[in-house]
Amino acid sequence: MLKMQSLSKVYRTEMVETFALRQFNLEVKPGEFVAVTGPSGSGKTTFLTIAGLLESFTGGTYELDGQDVSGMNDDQRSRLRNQKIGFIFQAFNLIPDLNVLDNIEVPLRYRGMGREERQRRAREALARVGLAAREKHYPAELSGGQQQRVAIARALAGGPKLLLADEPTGNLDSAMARSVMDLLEELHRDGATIVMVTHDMQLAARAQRNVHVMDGQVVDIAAELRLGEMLHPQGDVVRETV
Ligand SMILES: Nc1ncnc2c1ncn2[C@@H]1O[C@H](COP(=O)(O)OP(=O)(O)OP(=O)(O)O)[C@@H](O)[C@H]1O
Repeated sequence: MLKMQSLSKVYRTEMVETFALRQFNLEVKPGEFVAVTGPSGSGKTTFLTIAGLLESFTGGTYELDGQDVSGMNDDQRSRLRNQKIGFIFQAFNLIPDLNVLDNIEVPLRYRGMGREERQRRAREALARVGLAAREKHYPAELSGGQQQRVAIARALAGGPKLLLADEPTGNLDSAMARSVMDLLEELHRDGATIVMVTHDMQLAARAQRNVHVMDGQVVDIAAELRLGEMLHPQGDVVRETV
């Protein structure tokens, strides 16, 4: 579904060059639920914005659903993004002046879809997240957890191949965070491919696979721990006597 090979992203200013990603390799198969973790500044957001075709990259290759996106211009990337990707943001990003149903329809409008079809799809997605009774409500009339569910419905309405979530529970208290995670797990069980960036290791543990990013690269955290143990062994005395 998503395949990045030796991907790099360099931010250049007059004074400095920052390698936000370097030799970044990641493959996500259809139907996987992957959590991407890593310290602040390690490149998680950069990865997600490139994966979501919101930003270009400097080197390497990226295939989305079998299509090489390297040579695409902005228009081609936008079109592909609208067809294939559903975004879930930490801050929900709902439009306050639009009711729930209209919010969910927004990405469908960009596809030039007729009103009836848009409404049908939006209602279906809303039912999927358990909020069918709220279609006329405005975002401010909903709890944070409900707003995030609406945002998830908006991401689902276009029938995306890939769901990208950026700290989807970061603005929620723990009970609401759990219910949003329950929903993501349910979508995964129903076949959705999900990539979620998070600081929260407990949340990450609920995904099917964890990928750890450090200094712009995917690292094998288990191997790092083993190496750390070799370099700084605990219980030397016991080891020496063995
Ligand atoms: N627009 C930009 N211009 C210059 N440098 C940038 C830009 N965006 C990100 N960077 C740099 O790229 C590196 C990776 O940043 P990124 O935001 O991807 O990290 P992150 O892991 O998402 O961090 P956090 O968890 O704090 O959000 C950082 O060193 C950051 O300073």
